[in-house]
Amino acid sequence: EEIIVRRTANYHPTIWDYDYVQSLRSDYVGETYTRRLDKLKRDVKPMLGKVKKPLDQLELIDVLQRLGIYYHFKDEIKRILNGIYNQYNRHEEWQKDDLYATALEFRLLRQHGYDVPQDVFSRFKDDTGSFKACLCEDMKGMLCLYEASYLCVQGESTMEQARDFAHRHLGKGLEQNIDQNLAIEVKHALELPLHWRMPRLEARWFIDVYEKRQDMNPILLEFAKLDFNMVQATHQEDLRHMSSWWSSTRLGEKLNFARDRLMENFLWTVGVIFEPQYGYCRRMSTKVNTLITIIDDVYDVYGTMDELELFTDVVDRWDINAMDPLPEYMKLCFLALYNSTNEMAYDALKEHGLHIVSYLRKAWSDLCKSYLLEAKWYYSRYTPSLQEYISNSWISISGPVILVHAYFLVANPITKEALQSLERYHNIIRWSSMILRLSDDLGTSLDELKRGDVPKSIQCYMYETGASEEDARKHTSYLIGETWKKLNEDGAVESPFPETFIGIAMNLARMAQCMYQHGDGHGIEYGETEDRVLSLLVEPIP
Ligand SMILES: CC1(C)[C@@H]2CC[C@@]1(C)[C@@H](OP(=O)([O-])OP(=O)([O-])[O-])C2
Ligand SMILES: [Mg+2]
Ligand SMILES: [Mg+2]
Ligand SMILES: [Mg+2]
Repeated sequence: EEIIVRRTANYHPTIWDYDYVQSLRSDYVGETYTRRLDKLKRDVKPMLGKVKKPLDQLELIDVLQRLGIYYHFKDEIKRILNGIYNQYNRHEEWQKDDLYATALEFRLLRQHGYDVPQDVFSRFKDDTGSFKACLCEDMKGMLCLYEASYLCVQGESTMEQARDFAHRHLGKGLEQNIDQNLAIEVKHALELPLHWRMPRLEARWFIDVYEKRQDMNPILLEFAKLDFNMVQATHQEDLRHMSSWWSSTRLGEKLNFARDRLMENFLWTVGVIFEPQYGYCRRMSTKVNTLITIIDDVYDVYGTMDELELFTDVVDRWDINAMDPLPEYMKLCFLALYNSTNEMAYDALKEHGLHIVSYLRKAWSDLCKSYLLEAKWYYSRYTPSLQEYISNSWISISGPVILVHAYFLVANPITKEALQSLERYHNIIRWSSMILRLSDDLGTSLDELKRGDVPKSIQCYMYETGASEEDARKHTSYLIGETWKKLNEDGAVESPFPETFIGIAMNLARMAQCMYQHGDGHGIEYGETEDRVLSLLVEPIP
């Protein structure tokens, strides 16, 4: 009888027990609050019509976005930005020599898909082509230039110059005694630029910052706090539902070698799409993330090569009659995957008359094949080149599975050209998945290598170039920045996907950088992730 030695990952049991999750309740439900919110919304809406000066319009839009309440006013915001863009080529007096105004306009227009040129910043350079040194007196403008520089696409040297120039002077500015509130915002930006931040966490943080601003508008502040707390109540309801589902599968108990991370798998979905009306998407995406998490551990930690070959084949055939040869734990995995996926496909058929099983099963089959290749590399002690590793691992990080499902969970109507772009994994999916992969490797590869796993991007780069681990990590971070330029580019051009889906793809990349900002925020639940769960999902804003 062959002795099977299985690795263990020593994942700690979840710190969020079932009864605690089920006990989560919010006061911010019911008519009283809905009526109050509608009243405040009616007070805020005319503000958008009243501001006439472009800079005031841009500042109001920026505040609404950072407070997390822009989604109530999407049409008004689009109309205003359209108007500003149409004036764009007439060099208006209002932003001529004002770095802050020019950078704010550039960032907001680029963010909303308008192709404004980088050479709008040329007027801030001296005759040697460097940014004028006197600009560093204007810390507010410098901060705005820094944030704007992250909306760049490939080959924009002025934007790279702007980012480095602003980064240098913002760092120096922190050593001087600049305004305290501005210093807080500068530190926040230098830690992670706004364009890369997870929207919900940014809203929670900015509401506190906004409250301290001299020009704070009390109506906007009350609206933002109430909306945050009511959205939190919706998220708690989604979470309670998925916690019951997860408990009913008993997979956490039966596959105890795998990560039991329902809370984090739900947190990912809040990062990807927080608006209250997308509860079904969050709930189904939580199922998808949870199934990915345990199947990833089947391939990374527990399965033998023979078992993994079998499982990959059964998923590819998508046939419950092929299950018999699977070991017990894989039968559980496959049938849970099969039933959950077919149930989502049934919902799509019932609600939209769409037959999507083939798209979902292809995504899962591609994922398992990419897992199997990594297992082969691990068992044969093979270290691929960085390029060879990435060509497989942008799929094995599960980005395409997450995004293909998300498309069907939000897109309405679903179009033929979008289906074709899904099937061949459109660049939007590839770049978002690559940022997810590179961020995940930065956060998880140390522990993965300790317990035994395929060499990750850092190790592949070290092996290929002889670089130190520190340089390899810097290179990985550099690649994240370069991939964001591609994502900015493909996210802004005409694509077969609806805006909501583009936002989801970008937010998946942002959520990855958030989850791994301080290490393995998915595997290790205490510390930053615990604080984030409490501030987003448990504690209402007072
Ligand atoms: C949701 C996920 C991004 C996906 C499942 C759990 C993750 C956090 C990650 O887990 P990890 O083990 O780090 O993935 P990999 O490195 O084994 O591909 C892969
Ligand atoms: Mg893994
Ligand atoms: Mg893996
Ligand atoms: Mg990993």
